[in-house]
Amino acid sequence: MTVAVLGVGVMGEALLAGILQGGRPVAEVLAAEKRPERAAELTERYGVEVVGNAEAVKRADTVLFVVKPYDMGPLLDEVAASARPGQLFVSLAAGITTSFVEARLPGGVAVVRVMPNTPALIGEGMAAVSPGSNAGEEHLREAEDLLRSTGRVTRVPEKHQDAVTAVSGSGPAYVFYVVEAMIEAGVHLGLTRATATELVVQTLAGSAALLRDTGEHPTVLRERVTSPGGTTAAALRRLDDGGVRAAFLGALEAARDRSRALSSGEPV
Ligand SMILES: NC(=O)C1=CN([C@@H]2O[C@H](COP(=O)(O)OP(=O)(O)OC[C@H]3O[C@@H](n4cnc5c(N)ncnc54)[C@H](OP(=O)(O)O)[C@@H]3O)[C@@H](O)[C@H]2O)C=CC1
Ligand SMILES: O=C(O)[C@@H]1CCC=N1
Repeated sequence: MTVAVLGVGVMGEALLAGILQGGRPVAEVLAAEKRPERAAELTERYGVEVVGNAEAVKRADTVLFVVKPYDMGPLLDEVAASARPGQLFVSLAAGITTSFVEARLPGGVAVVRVMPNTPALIGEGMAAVSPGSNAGEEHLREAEDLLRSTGRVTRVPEKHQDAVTAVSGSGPAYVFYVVEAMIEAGVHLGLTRATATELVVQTLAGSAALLRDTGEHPTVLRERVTSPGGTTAAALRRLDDGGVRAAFLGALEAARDRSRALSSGEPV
């Protein structure tokens, strides 16, 4: 079973590394990249064979598409003649629907859509998979097995993929944004940047572990921090005054809408 990764940027490299660390022999993995210097770097780093897109598709049983949404149309047009019935094509491109992919391929190619996120780089990713019209249980399992080497995987109906993109696909960026804001606030209060960074990063890591390991609802965990008339209540009141909760709702709606718009495959 040969797997090919087409487009080895941020997400493609996370997947490639995860697949290899998950124990798949490097002889059963191919990569395709546009720039020769990037191809050489990947071979040196992972020992993986880097070939052209069409050759990768000819030789692979499963093909992972990890290029930008607007590169999907041209790439599918480039490789369609090399595709054959029985193959599995997995798209990780935000907004690109399984019907967009299926319409550009010969019949009999199974398509699965995935929304991953960047913690996949350290095996802590969250990915959601959805089947296209020709994809069966075996295709979903194959996609899930590949993604599981980079973290957790869940199944969602494809109509929810734009919401998934808004929540977990883009989600790490919102968390880093909050981290940046808290560090800046700590510096404003007189802490050194190094101390503020250490305090915030460990507070984030500890809180995330508490959420996951206890399985407690975030409201319960927040209430445990919030003493009556205390410091946390004073801070949370200011966040509510600032409309932070409503801003998150608006932000995720904007991400969902952008994901929907990307399905046209048009550049920005
Ligand atoms: N980054 C993220 O957090 C997430 C990204 N995604 C999705 O993953 C996909 C990739 O994103 P990301 O990894 O961030 O983007 P990158 O730009 O880092 O990676 C895309 C890679 O594809 C290469 N590429 C472009 N066109 C071709 C082609 N025709 N043939 C072969 N390789 C090609 C690019 O090469 P070059 O640089 O030379 O152009 C680049 O290395 C996107 O569709 C995105 O929506 C999904 C969830 C999260
Ligand atoms: O910002 C983006 O479009 C991609 C998809 C999800 C995360 N990054």
